Amino acid sequence: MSSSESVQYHGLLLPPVAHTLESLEYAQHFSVEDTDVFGVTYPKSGTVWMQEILPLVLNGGDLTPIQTIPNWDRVPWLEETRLAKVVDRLKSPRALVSHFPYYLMPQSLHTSKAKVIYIMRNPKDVMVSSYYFHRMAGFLEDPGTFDEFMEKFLEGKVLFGKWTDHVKGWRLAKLGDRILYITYEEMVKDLPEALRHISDFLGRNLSEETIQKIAEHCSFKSMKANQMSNFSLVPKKYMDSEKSNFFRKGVVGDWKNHFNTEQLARFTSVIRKELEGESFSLPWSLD
Ligand SMILES: Nc1ncnc2c1ncn2[C@@H]1O[C@H](COP(=O)(O)OS(=O)(=O)O)[C@@H](OP(=O)(O)O)[C@H]1O
Repeated sequence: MSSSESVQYHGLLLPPVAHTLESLEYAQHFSVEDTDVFGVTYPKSGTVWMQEILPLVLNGGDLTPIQTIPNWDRVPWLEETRLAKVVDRLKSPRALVSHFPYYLMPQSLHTSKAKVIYIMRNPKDVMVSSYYFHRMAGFLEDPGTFDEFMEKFLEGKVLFGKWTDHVKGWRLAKLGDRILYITYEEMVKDLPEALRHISDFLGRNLSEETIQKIAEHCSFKSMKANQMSNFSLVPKKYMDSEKSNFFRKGVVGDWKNHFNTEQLARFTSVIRKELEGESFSLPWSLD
């Protein structure tokens, strides 16, 4: 397999590194504990941000593990090879992240009391972020032109499939009050408020001082400078920050700098059509 050839699993394209048939089977049979918390996203929607936030909310703002353990070991991806290596070191309550669609989540999630936070981001900003990620990640194929990448994105010929399928699956998930829906945009607008929301959902009663401390540590600026979160420990051949930084802009609406009128019209009409008749509405206008 060449380094940019994606792995295929249940019809989905997955990254060619850190994902193997073994790790994917391991994920599907993972034994979920009642106290587990999953941060789930379609890629480029705020996953690494949630990796930073979850342990701090769960442990009452103790920065110690955050300063010594890289994010991928601290809050591992459910579907990645790393999980099997670090699982015994994870302390309860465990925090994990995943890009899995709902239908691939382990069966034990459904019988447990574990909680899920699903983070959504405006798909236009998701696509822009993903476009730059494909340019900097040596293990991914070149995205081509913005137009070409947009077609692939809309057809779902990208990692983890169609954005609309991912969102539909998770928005219609039958997890009752065990799932919290939050948006990247809410987090950018008022991180302390989003943290209060997350902390209430997880049954934590954090002081205002702790909320402010977590917000400061999880700001774009702090995370971009933090070696345990900013992927600077990853060899350049995998992630080349000279081509584009993983912590690229961290803003809402960068799509306006990338989409022309025709692209916007096409993108909006495809996404709108695919979500037609669904029982949920999107938190942002697609226009
Ligand atoms: N703290 C904070 N504040 C604001 N924005 C943040 C933060 N942390 C990560 N990000 C931005 O999230 C984008 C990366 O998304 P993911 O972490 O989901 O990427 S991945 O799927 O795990 O590769 C990527 O977005 P873009 O800047 O638009 O490319 C990151 O910059």
